[in-house]
Amino acid sequence: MLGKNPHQDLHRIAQKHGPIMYMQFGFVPNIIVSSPQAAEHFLKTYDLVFAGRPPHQAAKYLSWDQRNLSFGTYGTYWRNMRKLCTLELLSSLKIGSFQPMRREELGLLVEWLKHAALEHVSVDLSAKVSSLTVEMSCRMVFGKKYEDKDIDERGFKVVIQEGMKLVAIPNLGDYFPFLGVLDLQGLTRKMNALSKVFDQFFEKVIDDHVRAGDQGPTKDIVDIMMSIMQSGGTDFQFDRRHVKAIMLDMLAASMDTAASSVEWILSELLKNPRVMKKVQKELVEVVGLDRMVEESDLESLEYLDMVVKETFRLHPVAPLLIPHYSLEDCTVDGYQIPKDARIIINTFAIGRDPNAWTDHEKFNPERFVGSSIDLRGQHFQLLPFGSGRRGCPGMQLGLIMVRLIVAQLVHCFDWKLPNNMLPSELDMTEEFGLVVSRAEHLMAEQKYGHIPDPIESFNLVYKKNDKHKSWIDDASEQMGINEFNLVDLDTGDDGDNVDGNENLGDASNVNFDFSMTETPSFVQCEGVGEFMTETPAWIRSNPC
Ligand code: HEM
Repeated sequence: MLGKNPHQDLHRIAQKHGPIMYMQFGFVPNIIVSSPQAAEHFLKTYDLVFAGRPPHQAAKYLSWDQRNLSFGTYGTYWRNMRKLCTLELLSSLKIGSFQPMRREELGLLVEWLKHAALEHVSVDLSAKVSSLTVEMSCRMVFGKKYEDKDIDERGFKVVIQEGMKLVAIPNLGDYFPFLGVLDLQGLTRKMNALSKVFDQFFEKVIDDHVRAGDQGPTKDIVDIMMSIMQSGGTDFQFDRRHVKAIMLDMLAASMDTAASSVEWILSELLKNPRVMKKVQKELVEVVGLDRMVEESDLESLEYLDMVVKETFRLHPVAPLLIPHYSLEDCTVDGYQIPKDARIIINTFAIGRDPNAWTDHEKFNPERFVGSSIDLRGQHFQLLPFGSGRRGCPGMQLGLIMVRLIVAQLVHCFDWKLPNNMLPSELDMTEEFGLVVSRAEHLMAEQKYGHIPDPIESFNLVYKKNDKHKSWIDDASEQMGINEFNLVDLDTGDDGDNVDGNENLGDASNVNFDFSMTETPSFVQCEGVGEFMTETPAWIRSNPC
């Protein structure tokens, strides 16, 4: 019943069986929640009842026996840890203190991309963005960059992603506890091996911090946790195991979620050049062209904000959140929910609920114009960070990282798909894990420093037959032209061009010099220096 992408399968099943479904997997009752109204019941009205996390094998092996925040069972320990993380590690002040580091790391990527642009090679954007978020997260958590080989020969990204997959894969041992010891899927063996990798590396990081002592005013997350541990000032036990569990929480939660979010936003921008141009136009207006984007600009980038929301609506990177767990029996909307049930909130389905969203399959950031819908957990039709007691405590940091990276990459470079690929050909297949990323890496070609003026409206004087209409529609979409007015002059060959081209630049309602062959193998809009081929497989922008 559930294949490689359970969030999509559950969405399909919910369309038939409704927004609150009961599914028994082995001995474990599962409640699948698939509409905004139902999500509000579980995450707001009865938030306290459903604030638990289910016990599961992965939590045991990969979170030092649920000592972290993400998988911690609801209770005094979790509440204290959550307070500590929110106040000490993820406060606005703390996040602000890492701002110069984020700027520096982003600057390094921009420099690298500038050089790559000169060589006209395609860039593996997925890999570059992922490395960037690894660097940012490592410096924030550990205070310095470690090399990939310091954790394992496979490197940070692969190791963290393996952990995310092991946590998300349905484990028979969780549903049939007596099968757990047999480890029929080999998951316990893998989790055991992985937990040793993490443990050894984090021990090394703690030792490095102990050796280095107090290094000055900017404290990384390990520094803060070490001083809490050494002060003995907590009401609860806090030793090296807790420090390691939180370290993994912070690292995994920040690098993979942010990288996948950026990957999906850039994918949608490449699929929708009109939107890309509008984002660039906003950046030119707010930031100008002679400096980098600063974090202080982000609040003024309203259209970018809409693009981020729209991408999260269609591609929530944690589509099933982290499973919640019922702490007691409860009746929700007439359904009896038993104690100890897993609660799966399907935000992928919620973002596609036709009762909540018109044209729900369409990527349309403009749907947020004049709308109060936000993504911070108050509006249950858009829940990329969850909501309530278990909602993401790193949301502010996550949003800064995501918006800053996207804004900077789109501000400095003009991007297009490689090898004349059409936007409609871009593969958007998902790869499931606790964090859903692209199955195929996102490849793109970039040009530095050219941000073409977006064209709001364009009068095309056109004299050929209707067959070309859809081709022109496609082309205008690719060029980011909002409105293409077709004016059929049918003037015949006026002999402007000996090679059969009609030069219509002198027609009164033409905005740009324009010529078209008799059978339009290409259209050249000289005014904007852009070219379209008959199958508009590529757009080549000349520097303005
Ligand atoms: C774009 C970036 C991010 C996204 C989309 C995201 C999304 C989420 C989601 C959906 C949850 C589960 C909520 C639930 O189960 O109800 C979550 C939990 C969590 N996130 Fe984030 N997150 C992001 C960034 C971060 C960052 C930067 C950090 C910290 C450095 C962080 C730390 C956590 C933690 C610790 C939890 C578990 C909270 C708990 O169980 O009490 N996240 N996040």
